[in-house]
Amino acid sequence: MGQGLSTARELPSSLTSSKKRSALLVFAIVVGYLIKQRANQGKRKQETRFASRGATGGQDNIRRSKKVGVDAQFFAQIKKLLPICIPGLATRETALLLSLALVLIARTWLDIWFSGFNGHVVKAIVSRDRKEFIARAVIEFGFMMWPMSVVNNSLKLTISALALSFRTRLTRFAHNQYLKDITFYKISNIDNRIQNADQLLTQDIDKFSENLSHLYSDIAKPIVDMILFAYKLGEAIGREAPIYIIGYFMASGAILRAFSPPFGKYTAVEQKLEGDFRFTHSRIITHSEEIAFYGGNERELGVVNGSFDKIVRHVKKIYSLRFINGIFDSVLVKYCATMTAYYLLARPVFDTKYATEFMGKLDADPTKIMEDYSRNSGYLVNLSQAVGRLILAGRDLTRFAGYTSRVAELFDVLEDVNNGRYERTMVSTDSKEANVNRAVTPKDLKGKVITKDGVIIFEKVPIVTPNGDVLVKELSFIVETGMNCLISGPNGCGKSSLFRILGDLWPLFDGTVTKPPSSKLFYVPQKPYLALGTFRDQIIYPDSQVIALSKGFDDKKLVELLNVVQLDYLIEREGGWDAIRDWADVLSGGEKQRVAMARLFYHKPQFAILDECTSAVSIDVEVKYHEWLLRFDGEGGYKFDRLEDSDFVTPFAFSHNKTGKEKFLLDDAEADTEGDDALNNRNKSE
Ligand SMILES: Nc1ncnc2c1ncn2[C@@H]1O[C@H](COP(=O)(O)OP(=O)(O)OP(=O)(O)O)[C@@H](O)[C@H]1O
Repeated sequence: MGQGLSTARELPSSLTSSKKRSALLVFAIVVGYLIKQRANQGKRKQETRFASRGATGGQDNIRRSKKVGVDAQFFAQIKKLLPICIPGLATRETALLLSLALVLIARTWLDIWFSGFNGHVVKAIVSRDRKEFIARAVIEFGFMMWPMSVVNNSLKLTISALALSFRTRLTRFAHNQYLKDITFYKISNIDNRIQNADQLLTQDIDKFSENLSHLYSDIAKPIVDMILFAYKLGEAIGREAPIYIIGYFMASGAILRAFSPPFGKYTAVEQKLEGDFRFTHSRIITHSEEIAFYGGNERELGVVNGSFDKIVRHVKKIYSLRFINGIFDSVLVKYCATMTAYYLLARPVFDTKYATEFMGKLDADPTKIMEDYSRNSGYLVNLSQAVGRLILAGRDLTRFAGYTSRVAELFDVLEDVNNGRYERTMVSTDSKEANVNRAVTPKDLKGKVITKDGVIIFEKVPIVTPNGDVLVKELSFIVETGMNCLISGPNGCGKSSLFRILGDLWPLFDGTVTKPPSSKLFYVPQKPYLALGTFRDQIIYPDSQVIALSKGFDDKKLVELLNVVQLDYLIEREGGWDAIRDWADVLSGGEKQRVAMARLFYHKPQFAILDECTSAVSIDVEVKYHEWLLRFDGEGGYKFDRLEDSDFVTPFAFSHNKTGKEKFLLDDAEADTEGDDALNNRNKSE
């Protein structure tokens, strides 16, 4: 093996020994294989990212026609979001970013070491140098595998920790804004820029954080790698070699991009179809009882199968396109790239013109060629991996721009709504014109609110829906202490809307509303809200147990409230005050309304707004307790009068709770009388 080769030209003849030839072939195959691996890795990575986007991401893409890309708007959005993710220099996030930079440098250093190391091992094998082989493959590698494992796993850990930190910052920030006052209500009912705040708050923030944490390593590391390995490779096989290989990847990438079918769009359609399919199933679960009563299984079978067939047809189309595209992709990116790599690596060996200091100065030793060839293959593989990662990072950046735009929009809308500004499609006053998207700013809200105890006064208040539909032009009435008032009118005339304005849920466009502070008004809806938590939490909602105790409501006192609404049996049935259940499922419709009544008694508000909260109560019973009637005619007119025995439609009520003697309406007349008596007894005992 010690036989020297003086020139490169002599090399082919000197490599006639089959051993040497097969050794070179092995390494050529290794290069080809590694390049193929890179291409596969790239593809897998892309596919997993598509998959991890999940059904909702795709659905969302379809819904929004707005074009999102890496443009000035993207950078402006990033500029807004970054300070939330990294609020300062002395933060955990800065420390993590610095650690990540260090780990990335260590990783590159290890890659360079490994390429050289591989060359040494190859040389030891080809020259049958057992001592050298053991020194390299066992001792050196045995020592270096520890830092390699630590660095590789540190990289994963740091990126995950960074993603979690970003997510924590963004989620906390968004939660604070979203649950400030009644922003959560306004976002879904008043402003119509965001359709799915839940998905934005959970998945999109998560995906944005994950992508942001990867972006740094996905861009910075390949750039560093590209420069370093291009330099090393240039040194080894000629300066133009790395330019050729980078140029090749760029050109083939551009060709593929230009001719590939729009797989991104197809994936989005697929996710939308998957989402629709899932929805057909979740509807069956939600409405299982109704479907079973109607015997609607055959009909539902048609619906679920129809939805599934759409997925199958679409996916079949994608598979055939992928097959054809895959052939071109393999030829261009994998095999032609491998051929280019063979040529560039072997060029200094066969042609002295291209010989370099490290390759081609063939002063004899073929084992040296093996060593150099192996090391250079390592450089080339690293270089092509870096280029591949950069190309993928470019594609990821477009996807990242999508997440950025969604998260930025969420934050913009949260900020706007918190500042009293909202946007939505407005009903056009001109019937010929289409409805338009319009922003409503605090300047448009000319209404005035005066806080005063013991009275509710509406003075020339228009009842206007958030999209500008005027239900009543000017509403004026007074409900004072002791006046029980019933509100009636046809469906959709604005009865609940009046309460929404009274409760500050809807904007006050004009007029003056005088009312007690909102803590002294209590709204009891038809479908009472049942909170997550214990049975006690349902009665004292939204107070906590500590607050309830501070108000003098221990469990004994709460039992008294349950007695009033005849629900005391629930304590035993459900396993005590601390039992945690899915209360919306566990309680019957009537029990839920009684729980809401108990809640009303617990809060003892100045005014109670009962919005069909006793849907089973006969109208006769309600009439007994209300002396005033506010009646809407459904065409913008209304009448506010003492209640005669006149006809009315849906009962709503204001009730006043100053004396504690007014009647709260229960499920049936009997229950009402008993409940009322019990309440009066309670008041007496107080
Ligand atoms: N968030 C909203 N944005 C726009 N319009 C709304 C909104 N909520 C309700 N509306 C509209 O306002 C009108 C009045 O609704 P409201 O709920 O006040 O009716 P209602 O008188 O209580 O009817 P019902 O007796 O059927 O409960 C309806 O036409 C409804 O479609």
